[in-house]
Amino acid sequence: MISAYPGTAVRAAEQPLLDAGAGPELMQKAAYGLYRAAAGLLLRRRGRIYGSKTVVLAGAGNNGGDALYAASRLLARGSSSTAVLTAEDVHSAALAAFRGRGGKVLTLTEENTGTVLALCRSSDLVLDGILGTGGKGGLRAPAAGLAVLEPARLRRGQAPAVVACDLPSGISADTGAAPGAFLRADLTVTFGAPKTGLMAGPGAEAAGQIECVDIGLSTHLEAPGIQRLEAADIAGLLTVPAPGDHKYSRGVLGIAAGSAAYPGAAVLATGAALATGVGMVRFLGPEPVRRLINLQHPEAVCAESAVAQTHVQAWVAGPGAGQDEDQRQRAVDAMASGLPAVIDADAISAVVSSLGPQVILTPHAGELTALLTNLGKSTDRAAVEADPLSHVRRAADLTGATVLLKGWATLVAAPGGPVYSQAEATPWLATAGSGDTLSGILGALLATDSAGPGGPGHYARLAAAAASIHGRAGALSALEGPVEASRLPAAIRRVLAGFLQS
Ligand SMILES: NC(=O)C1=CN([C@@H]2O[C@H](COP(=O)(O)OP(=O)(O)OC[C@H]3O[C@@H](n4cnc5c(N)ncnc54)[C@H](O)[C@@H]3O)[C@@H](O)[C@H]2O)[C@@H](O)CC1
Ligand SMILES: Nc1ncnc2c1ncn2[C@@H]1O[C@H](COP(=O)(O)OP(=O)(O)O)[C@@H](O)[C@H]1O
Ligand SMILES: [K+]
Repeated sequence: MISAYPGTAVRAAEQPLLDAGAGPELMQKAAYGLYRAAAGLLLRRRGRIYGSKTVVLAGAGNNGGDALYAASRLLARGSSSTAVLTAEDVHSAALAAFRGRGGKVLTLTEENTGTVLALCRSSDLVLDGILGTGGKGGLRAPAAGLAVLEPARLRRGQAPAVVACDLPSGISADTGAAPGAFLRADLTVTFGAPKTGLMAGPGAEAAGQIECVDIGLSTHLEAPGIQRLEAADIAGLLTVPAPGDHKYSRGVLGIAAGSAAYPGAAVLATGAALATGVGMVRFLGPEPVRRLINLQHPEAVCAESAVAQTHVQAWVAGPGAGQDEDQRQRAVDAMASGLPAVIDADAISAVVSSLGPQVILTPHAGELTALLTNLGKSTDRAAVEADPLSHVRRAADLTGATVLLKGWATLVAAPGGPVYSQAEATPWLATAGSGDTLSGILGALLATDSAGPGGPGHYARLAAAAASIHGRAGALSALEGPVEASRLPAAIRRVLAGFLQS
């Protein structure tokens, strides 16, 4: 499990060490870690550091100091380096060290921004040391003009590797929100502990890979802002059938999905649930959809009954339900059943407050916007996308349900409890029907869950595990070309086989 902390918490943890005079030592540890990571990247990209070209973007604070010291070490290994100062007062000792190793220095202005961008683009490496945890708001002019710089991962062809020092400049270290212009990186080397802002919203997209350098703060940190499940955590959440099991004891999942208008969603959710592994799927829906399910998934048991007449351990309701009134009623009944229930897509509009954490809502940003607005907290999609962490937390607290907000980094918030972020996905997963397969995976995990509610956050952990399995399946599928939702179940099986063998 990776734990991320708000920038303010990390700063508070640093304070006793700073008061004890350890500031310069901490900075050297941070700079050394940044140098190691940047050197590793240069070696992977071009085989050697000697002869490489580096640009350091250095702002007024300690973040600029870290970056300048790291660049000094690269100068010592034969890299040629230019420091671009984005503020008048940069860390004087670090700048002197950089100059002492032969680094060139220029000051960024609005007039020379084009020249600086060209210099960055023709270099091998850009170190972003403009703003760290002391940043307030987005990048201001003239540094805002550098936000168009694309890191190598987002540009085909020649582009510099961009390494962010502690966090991408312009991103809120507490929330991942981007109040204004910000820089994107290929790699973020973060100090002491990952910041919450690296795992949510624009911050998660901007950070690229995350590497954490231990500078000795861990004993001073409490209460993570966000957690991320790793492979071992997910493997530990999966229930494997035991020799004495039968199909009912393994877990039966009820799926109320699809409508005459959208039958495919039901097929996708069912296929993903079966691939994740359940004792049985009981499928409820209108006749044309049942016929399709019978053809595609003959193992599913189909009926047109009501939720109360259907004996299952968990529900999925909503994918492709459209305006079908019976499906809407099933979603309402599933939410009221007390059983774990995934409420997706069209069924989210039936959500009321006072649900329990066993109800898991799975909106995308547009659906979350509508949900919050329906609950009297009017907002718009742009606001949700700019700061998804605050919005997902608010939705969980308002409804009492667990809320999974889909996106590049999928966030899961338990009401009043922990937040998880999973970012294993690929943008190729942004394709119609992909969300339906996520519902199926999560439904199967809930139906087969043998651990039961293990305290606050149990359902959020299962939802985070589902998001991770889904993301990994998408990434695996994308190795063979653009992702088609109907091919995800095969990839889900391969991902799970990997977890179960490990
Ligand atoms: N404090 C410590 O013990 C350590 C700090 N470290 C580094 O220090 C960083 C924090 O340093 P600071 O507190 O100096 O903060 P920053 O380096 O983030 O810079 C804050 C400075 O930037 C200015 N500023 C803030 N927002 C701005 C904006 N939007 N546009 C332009 N200027 C803006 C402020 O006036 C202030 O001068 C961390 O992110 C990390 O990189 C590391 O060296 C590890 C140890
Ligand atoms: N840019 C992205 N990068 C990675 N994954 C994404 C991105 N955009 C969307 N996804 C994922 O794709 C899925 C899309 O779900 P959703 O919007 O509900 O689609 P649908 O309703 O068509 O099935 C979600 O799991 C989401 O996390
Ligand atoms: K930075």
